[in-house]
Amino acid sequence: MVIAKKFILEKPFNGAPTEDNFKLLEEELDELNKGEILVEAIWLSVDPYIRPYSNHVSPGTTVMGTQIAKIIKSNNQDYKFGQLVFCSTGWRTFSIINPTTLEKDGMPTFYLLPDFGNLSPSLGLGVLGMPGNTALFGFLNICDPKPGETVVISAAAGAVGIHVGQIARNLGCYVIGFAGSDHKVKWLKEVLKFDAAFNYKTKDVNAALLEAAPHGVDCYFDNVGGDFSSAVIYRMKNFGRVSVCGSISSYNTNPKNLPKVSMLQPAIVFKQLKIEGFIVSRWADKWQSGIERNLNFIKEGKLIYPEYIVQGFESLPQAFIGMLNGENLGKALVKV
Ligand SMILES: NC(=O)C1=CN([C@@H]2O[C@H](COP(=O)(O)OP(=O)(O)OC[C@H]3O[C@@H](n4cnc5c(N)ncnc54)[C@H](OP(=O)(O)O)[C@@H]3O)[C@@H](O)[C@H]2O)C=CC1
Ligand SMILES: CCCCCCCCC/C=C/C=O
Repeated sequence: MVIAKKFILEKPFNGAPTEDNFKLLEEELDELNKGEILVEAIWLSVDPYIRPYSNHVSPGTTVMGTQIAKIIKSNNQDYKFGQLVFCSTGWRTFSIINPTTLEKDGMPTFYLLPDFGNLSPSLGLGVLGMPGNTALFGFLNICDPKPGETVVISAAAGAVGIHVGQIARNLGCYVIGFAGSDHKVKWLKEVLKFDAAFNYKTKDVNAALLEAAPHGVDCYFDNVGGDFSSAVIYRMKNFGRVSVCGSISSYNTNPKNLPKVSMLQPAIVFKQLKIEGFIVSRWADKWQSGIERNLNFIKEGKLIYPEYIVQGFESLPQAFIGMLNGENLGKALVKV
């Protein structure tokens, strides 16, 4: 008999998540039916999307999320004991999956983990998974950066931001990052060799850009939204491109009561800007090739991928809350 631990959403989020929003339960799992496999979580991902997407989830539901898990029992000839999988089974230790009946459209929710060689399988939740594909496709396809161009990245010391910054550096762009602590700013400059980096909590964004990009910004990879992003957009050059990846500054706010920000139309019209939002599932058909490209960048020494690891399944709420508060430098993960 297998007993799974799982976190449910005990009560809806109202503002910033707290530990009271979550409840840890145990659940006895059934025997496997034909075609099913039993997997045991090894690594779980805590991602910003969990906060806004959970606005539409009923209390009592297992908290959404992805994990790297090991097949520990299989009633499906295509899947063997010991293989590692990526799956979207939520915050739980053991899960039963029938790979053949899963939805095939949209965001990939289950696959055998590709061979990462001697790299950690945890990378399948970060640089070699959804955040990695977000950075790769979302930056290159929407910002269309050229060597020598000036690129600004917000939440630049997080999973996606670190990756976008390195792609931009490798292309020969002039890279400016914004992050929420002096430690992160120092790291972006000293380790990633960003041309400039600022702590958005202590430095006015307009002043920072006048200093670091006096001639304006060509590409903005926007992870945060809000007035911060309006300020960047007013510093764009003519024909600048903005990839709107996230809006984390608004995730803890009730969607019916979002903050008012400076209107953008004058900048968009007179600077002839392109501003495009995206959800990474739009590149679902290129998922595995994105992973391969990012793996090659790592092998070529062109991409580093720090991880911020919190130990223990029971720490998931704390890790999630910490990530939203900016405790992580790199991909935020929980190791069971
Ligand atoms: N469109 C898509 O398909 C996808 C979008 N995303 C989005 O990309 C963004 C980054 O995600 P990811 O790399 O996984 O997460 P990160 O690893 O960047 O972690 C989130 C970071 O956001 C920063 N942050 C939190 N609150 C604020 C705020 N109010 N203003 C500015 N920064 C804030 C914190 O860093 P700091 O210390 O700098 O404040 C924190 O570390 C998110 O907006 C996410 O929703 C991610 C994946 C797919
Ligand atoms: C339960 C798994 C669902 C996976 C959803 C992933 C959403 C990624 C898009 C993110 C948007 C903003 O962060």
